[in-house]
Amino acid sequence: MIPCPEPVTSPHALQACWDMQLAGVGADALRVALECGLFAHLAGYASPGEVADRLALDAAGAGYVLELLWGMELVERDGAAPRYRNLPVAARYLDPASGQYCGDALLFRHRVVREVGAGLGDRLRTGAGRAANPDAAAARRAWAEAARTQIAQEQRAVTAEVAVGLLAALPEFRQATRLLDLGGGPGLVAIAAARAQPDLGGVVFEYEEAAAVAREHIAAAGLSRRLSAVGGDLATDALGEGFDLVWCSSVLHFVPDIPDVLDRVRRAMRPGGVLVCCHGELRAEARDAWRVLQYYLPLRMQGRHVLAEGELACCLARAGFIDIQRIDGVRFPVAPVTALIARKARGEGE
Ligand SMILES: C[S@@+](CC[C@H](N)C(=O)[O-])C[C@H]1O[C@@H](n2cnc3c(N)ncnc32)[C@H](O)[C@@H]1O
Repeated sequence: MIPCPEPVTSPHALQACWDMQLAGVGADALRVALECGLFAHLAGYASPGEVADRLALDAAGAGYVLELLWGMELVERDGAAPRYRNLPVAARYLDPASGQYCGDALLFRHRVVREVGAGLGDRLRTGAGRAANPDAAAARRAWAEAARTQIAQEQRAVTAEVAVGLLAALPEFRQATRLLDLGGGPGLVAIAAARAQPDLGGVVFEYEEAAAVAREHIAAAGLSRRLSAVGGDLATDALGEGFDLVWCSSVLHFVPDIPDVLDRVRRAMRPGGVLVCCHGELRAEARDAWRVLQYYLPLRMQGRHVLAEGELACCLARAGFIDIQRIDGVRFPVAPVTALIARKARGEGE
């Protein structure tokens, strides 16, 4: 008899590798469910046959996909001839009727991850990566499109709430009157902050194409008297002045010279002002680094900056910020980020 050193119910050392292959099946089940609008038909219990009838699908196929979604704990199941309905996470984020629908953002992520995965072999063998878009005007239009759909959905579902949580915890928040949301996309972070603090106004600084999207959101929120959106290139253009709060999330990856931007941000702030930066960092421990390594692979393959743990804090200190605090593992779209909270010295002139 061959001795078995481990209990037969303990997982094999290869199980983590098998799990990674299987995760792709779940990602595809979610993709087809979103593409079909399946979750819109699961507000109440429905059988696979009923769902298939409503969406003109194959009933057996619908049954398999619903089973997968049940296994992913997105829907719940009832009865021996099973019927399914959305669990709260699906009702909130995957049903298009929800104000926090994130389906387009998830489909966008799915496409990018698959494209990058497919190109990884070429990158390894020939060094040929997907270049960052060389057409600057097309890149700005793509950001505006993202601001309209994917970034807006993720800000509604995740970012705005987290940002307000971080900003409102600052002792300076209640007295703040001028916020700069740097590279703020559709502006829903600035809008949420202004709703949380009635004396707060400010600026969403964005490429003009995305700033136009932010303007629409600001007007729809009825906040045009307190908030504006300014179009420009934050790598080269003046950022304004007199800000006592600056929010900067997932933006510094895209600027060519981070120290220069930080220097200009500090100059745009009032003495005693607070900068909150949220970015994915390449953490030192494998367990902490893993999601960030996967999520930021496309950016890194385009030659964008994804800084190592602690690097951005050093840049902030070198740019003259003081009192720098870090919060790791802040929940954010797709992968957690590190929040760095830094202040402009009170004694420093404006
Ligand atoms: C990944 S998105 C992050 C959006 C938002 N801060 C958030 O966390 O939801 C990056 C944003 O930075 C903006 N951006 C990147 N480079 C920029 C630049 N040089 N000037 C102005 N905006 C820029 C993009 O248009 C885009 O909206």
